[in-house]
Amino acid sequence: MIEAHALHKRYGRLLAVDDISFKVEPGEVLGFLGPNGAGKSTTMKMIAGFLAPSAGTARVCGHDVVSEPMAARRALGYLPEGAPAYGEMTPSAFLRFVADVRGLSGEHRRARIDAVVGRLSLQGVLRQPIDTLSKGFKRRVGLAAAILHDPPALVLDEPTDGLDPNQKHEVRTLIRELARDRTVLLSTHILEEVEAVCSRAMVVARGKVLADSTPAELLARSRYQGAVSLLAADSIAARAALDGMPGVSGFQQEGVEGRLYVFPQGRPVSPEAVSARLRERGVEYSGLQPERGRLDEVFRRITTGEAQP
Ligand SMILES: Nc1ncnc2c1ncn2[C@@H]1O[C@H](COP(=O)(O)OP(=O)(O)OP(=O)(O)O)[C@@H](O)[C@H]1O
Repeated sequence: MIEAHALHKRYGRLLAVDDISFKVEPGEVLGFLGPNGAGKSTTMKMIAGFLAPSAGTARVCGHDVVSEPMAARRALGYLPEGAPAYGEMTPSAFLRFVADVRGLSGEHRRARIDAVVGRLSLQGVLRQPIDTLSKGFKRRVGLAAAILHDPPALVLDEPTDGLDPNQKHEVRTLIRELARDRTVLLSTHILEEVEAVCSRAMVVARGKVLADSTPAELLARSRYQGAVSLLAADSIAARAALDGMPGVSGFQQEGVEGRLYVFPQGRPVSPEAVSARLRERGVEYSGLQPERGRLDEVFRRITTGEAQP
């Protein structure tokens, strides 16, 4: 379990983390979501014991990160932002070094190194200097180092940042696997990542928690959820046909193809009802589809303080 209670961090006059509290249970993946400078990395560094809180407490598996730092660090695997490693070392040497730092020895040390090399598919690059590896492999080496001592809790700072779509997919699959029997806190800017791997999302901005809910609950706050969109050659005619239809609150045309969004009033707009109405009025259309909501819009609204619907 990872717990933060009233965490604060001050850098001079800047309050970078302002009263953040949360609890992440085993099996949960909590996604820390927020714009640049929100205080995500600072919070993670305090949990990982790299920075002392200005006020408040953090615990990893029950161990206070300030008063029981060794026990807290033993229970935690930490992937810092950018997954820094010693670039001139090979993954093989780096993992042996981390194993020594973690106090692993003998057969257990060998078994753990073999286990993470296998799990992160590092066999092909073990003897290549880390500096010469692709970003994806560098990140895998960082993850291998983070899980080498088989910790029950993981803190991953932007684990997929800078990776190509295939590498992102691989790392997310791995995080989901790791999360089955662990507690995971990760930070990300990538909204699709929240849906792909997180069971819970916490939106932070200017050091404060602005939302804490499931990705589905966040999506439900989107004004696009329950809307219907379509392409009409004559969008003015389409709007005129749908104007005044029960359950429709408004329209918006977007994108290069000029897709028309029909927004709901209360219950979701029925695609069948829209389709029937357009046919009845002789308006041609294509690509009619229900909308599931947009996390980017919800994120923007929450973090910029725009009013909720
Ligand atoms: N060592 C430091 N000294 C002074 N200010 C700092 C220091 N580290 C971070 N900050 C400031 O604290 C604020 C929070 O930074 P932090 O790195 O925690 O944000 P973040 O949410 O992780 O951002 P990003 O998504 O860009 O990584 C920012 O305004 C940053 O400039």
